[in-house]
Amino acid sequence: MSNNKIDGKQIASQVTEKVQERVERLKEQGVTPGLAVVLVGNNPASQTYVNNKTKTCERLGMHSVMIELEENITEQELLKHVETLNNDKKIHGILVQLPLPKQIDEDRVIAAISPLKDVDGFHPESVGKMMIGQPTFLSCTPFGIMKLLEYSDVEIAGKHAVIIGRSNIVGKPMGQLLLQKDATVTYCHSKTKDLHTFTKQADILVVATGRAKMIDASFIKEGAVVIDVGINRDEHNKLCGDVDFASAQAVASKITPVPGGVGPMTIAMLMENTCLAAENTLIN
Ligand SMILES: Nc1nc(=O)c2c([nH]1)NC[C@@H]1CN(c3ccc(C(=O)N[C@@H](CCC(=O)O)C(=O)O)cc3)C=[N+]21
Repeated sequence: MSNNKIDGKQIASQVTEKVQERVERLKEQGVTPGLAVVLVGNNPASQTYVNNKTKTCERLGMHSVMIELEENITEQELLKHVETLNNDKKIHGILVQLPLPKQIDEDRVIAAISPLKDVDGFHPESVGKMMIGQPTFLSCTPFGIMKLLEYSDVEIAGKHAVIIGRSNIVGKPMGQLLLQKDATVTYCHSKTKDLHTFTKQADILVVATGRAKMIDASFIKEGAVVIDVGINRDEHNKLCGDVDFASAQAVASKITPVPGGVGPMTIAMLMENTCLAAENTLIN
């Protein structure tokens, strides 16, 4: 199979085109959706993602501000910045780039973001609403993967979805969103024994292990849909996923590449969430 690659970049641009129309309608009503991205320290990888986010904002006609803070900032100072953004009428969405330096309690910072501006969908209120199927901001990566599956005509109901990874920002919400679409969901993780037994049963396999090229064809059932959430650098310092693409592509019916798969969708959903946050200010 050669044309079984899911083009995340292509689908992301279809999503952002729709967002752009919504931005125009909002502007007609005097509201320009605004996103604030807070970046602590100077992790070069983080810087790239953050630049991508602000560039996309500008392209869609949205307002964006980037707040860059010193690596050694105190938690209290960071919380003050969050509070200022919570009260800023021009800002509809707040994203504090994770991970944060050790001296800062991430949970406390996430909880300090107004749930009305929680475009990452990481606030406990957003997570709780997502769990019980109430409308809320959905975590951008799992939300983006649901869109990828939808645009790629992947059937979910009754399928066995296996997720490798149980982080709060990817694995756990991913399972919930798939469950809401009537998948049978299995979570695997670093302590799972005999991982192959589970992955070989997957109709949809979502890989978020954080280990470069860990999942090859031997883990994959013939015809499975494979979604690679990983972002790693290989031995040549080239971007690669948690899936060994060349190996997996031969058995998968559909598969996302890295780059050009899940990453661009994450950004597209962040734009959609920011747009939604701005629309909500007109309704309430
Ligand atoms: N509060 C918070 N929210 C996040 O959403 C968040 C975060 N913290 N911390 C870091 C991760 C990572 N992340 C990515 C987003 C886009 C790409 C992306 O666009 N990737 C491109 C390639 C980019 C490149 O060339 O480096 C692609 O896969 O094609 C990657 C990674 C969001 N994250």
